Amino acid sequence: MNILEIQDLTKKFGDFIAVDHMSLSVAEGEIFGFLGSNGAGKSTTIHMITGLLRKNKGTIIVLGKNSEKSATFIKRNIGMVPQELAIYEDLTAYENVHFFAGLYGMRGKKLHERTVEALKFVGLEGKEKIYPRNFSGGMKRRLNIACAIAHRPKLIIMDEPTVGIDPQSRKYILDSVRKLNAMGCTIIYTSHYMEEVEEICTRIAIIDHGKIIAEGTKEQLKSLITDSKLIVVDVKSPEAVDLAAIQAIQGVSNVQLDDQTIQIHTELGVNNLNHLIAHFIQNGIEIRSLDEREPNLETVFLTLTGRNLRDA
Ligand SMILES: Nc1ncnc2c1ncn2[C@@H]1O[C@H](COP(=O)(O)OP(=O)(O)OP(=O)(O)O)[C@@H](O)[C@H]1O
Repeated sequence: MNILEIQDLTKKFGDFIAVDHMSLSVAEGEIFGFLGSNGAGKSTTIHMITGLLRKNKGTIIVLGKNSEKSATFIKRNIGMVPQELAIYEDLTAYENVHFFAGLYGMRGKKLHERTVEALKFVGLEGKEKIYPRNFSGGMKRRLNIACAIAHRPKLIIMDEPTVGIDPQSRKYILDSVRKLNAMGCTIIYTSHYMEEVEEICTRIAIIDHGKIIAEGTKEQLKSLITDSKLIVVDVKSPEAVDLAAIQAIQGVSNVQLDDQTIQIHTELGVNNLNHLIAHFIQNGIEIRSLDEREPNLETVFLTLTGRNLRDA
């Protein structure tokens, strides 16, 4: 069964098209990744799914129900972990989770049990009476997650849950996503960190300028660029690099300079390494290192858009 089906979804802010005729489906049991740079349209899409934003066009079906006809049902069955922390600083950790689970319709003993269970799940047992202002950034994020899962939703949507947190909390959150999934939750996970999307997601949609430009398992996405390889060159004097001249070398399909690192996409089967090296020597550019990279989601994004995921 599909937990989510989106058809032709469009959202405009004035003349600006933030989500552009997007269609996708997420099957039950998936950890589905939305990968895209800042401003790609991930949050806008999510806010339409959860009913926070009105769409201009298209259809959204969540758990078999149409978003226009069954808004309340959908809200109750989704757990939303928003990008901005949505916790109350003047409520304790317990009170926060209790409050949100109550909003989802839990009452009495069940509400208490689920609150305790959710706090335990995110590793905050023993911290029930503490106010979040005394928490680290990572603990606040984990509390944010507990607030979204206590009512045991079938679909959990996480919007960049690991931005700006320490590696230990990040690992904790990624492990929690896997555990929730193993317990039967379907997860939609948005991020602009390709490493974590690659690590945990069963399927990924790469979103750019409000459109899905590629979709599939990470293996399928990587197979899109098997006809190219990436050569990464670290140089001492990047100011002397002439990108247009490198681009003109036979087989080079794309070239990017990022600080002291040049990323050169080159067609497979064209042996232009000697030409590239000769170019650097002739222009007096010292090569610090030269490395041929396996395709990853970053290189897929770069190949499809001509831009880096981080600074797109
Ligand atoms: N209320 C709004 N009014 C006008 N423009 C908006 C509004 N909300 C979002 N946008 C614009 O729509 C585009 C998509 O934004 P969105 O927040 O969905 O991107 P995102 O992929 O989630 O990135 P981020 O990780 O930065 O949130 C951006 O260009 C943003 O500036």
